[in-house]
Amino acid sequence: MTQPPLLALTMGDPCGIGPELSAKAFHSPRAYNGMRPFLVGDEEIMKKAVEITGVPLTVRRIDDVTEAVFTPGIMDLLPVSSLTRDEGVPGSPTVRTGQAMIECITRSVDLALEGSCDAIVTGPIHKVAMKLAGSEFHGHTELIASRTRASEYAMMMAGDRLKVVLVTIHIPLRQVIDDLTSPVITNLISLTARSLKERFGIGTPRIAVAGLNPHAGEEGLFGDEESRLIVPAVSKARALHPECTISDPMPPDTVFFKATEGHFDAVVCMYHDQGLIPFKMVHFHDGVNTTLGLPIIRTSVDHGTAYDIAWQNIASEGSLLSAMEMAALQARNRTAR
Ligand SMILES: NC(=O)C1=CN([C@@H]2O[C@H](COP(=O)(O)OP(=O)(O)OC[C@H]3O[C@@H](n4cnc5c(N)ncnc54)[C@H](O)[C@@H]3O)[C@@H](O)[C@H]2O)C=CC1
Ligand SMILES: NCC(=O)COP(=O)(O)O
Repeated sequence: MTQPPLLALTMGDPCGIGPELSAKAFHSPRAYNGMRPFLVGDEEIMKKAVEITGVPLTVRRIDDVTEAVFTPGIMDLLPVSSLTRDEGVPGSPTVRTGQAMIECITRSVDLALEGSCDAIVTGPIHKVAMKLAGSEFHGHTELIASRTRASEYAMMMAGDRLKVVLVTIHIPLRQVIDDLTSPVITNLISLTARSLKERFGIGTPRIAVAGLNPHAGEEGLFGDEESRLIVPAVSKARALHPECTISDPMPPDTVFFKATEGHFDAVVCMYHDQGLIPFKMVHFHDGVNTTLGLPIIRTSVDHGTAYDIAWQNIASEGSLLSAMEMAALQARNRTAR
């Protein structure tokens, strides 16, 4: 790769903090340090976001990525919708704002698939707004996996100190145990191993696998999912990846602490909040959500739309900047292979 990676950022839900975070991120000196970002979004919404943040930024409309100038002080914007500046009311999504945010995602995915950008970085969207706009998908992960025809994919939340990968994602807690099977866990560990090598440049990954039950079942006293499902899954994953260190199911109350101390490169978690609670305790302001297993590179903020503080210019752009930097890193690692 001779040029810095080309990143398509999506503005996110116009009723949330995405537009103002994009404006602040484009203004940051980090934005053009080793990457070339442009925004896929709505022109009027982004002009309003620049106004309310007060950043000295010109929104420059482009009709094709080749027209982007990637210059500090300028936000190259590929428009995909025609909202008015009165739309995007904090916390009040409409069919039109929902459709606009979905169009940003599908357009940027298509650009990545056709090779017009190296990675996409998605701004936060609200799942109720997705539904309101008629989408069959809960969030980015499922929508992007479908559009890229990825058969095996996973949500990783990544930071310098802790990376967690989720076996199950957005399902009711009572469904988790039904969905956990040995093959599903093996595949997830295997995808984690491959991704740590290919996307993060870790040659010999050390993967911790969290148990499901208190104390990882305590030899069957508190549940048998560890011995019945997770131990056999770990054995198969070890056979597939002899280059990796893969732990037995570990007590969930201590595995994250050990990972933050540097003993593991990633923790495989059985359900959403098992991984996201410790992750956000450590990385709320600089954590990144990235989807493993896609044919394209996709990162995102680790937080949501924050409707409660949207359009007030108080939200932190730290996670978005980290997501941009991690997208660029993954793009460089992929090219280096
Ligand atoms: N990457 C994405 O698109 C993500 C989307 N979501 C979705 O976002 C919607 C809202 O989710 P919530 O559970 O309310 O979580 P949230 O992250 O939007 O908000 C939780 C709390 O954190 C605060 N917060 C969030 N981001 C912040 C920032 N950058 N700076 C300062 N404070 C911040 C909010 O003000 C709120 O008090 C849901 O539909 C959820 O599924 C959630 C996580 C990631
Ligand atoms: N908990 C993370 C989250 O909800 C983000 O989902 P997605 O939009 O990245 O699929």
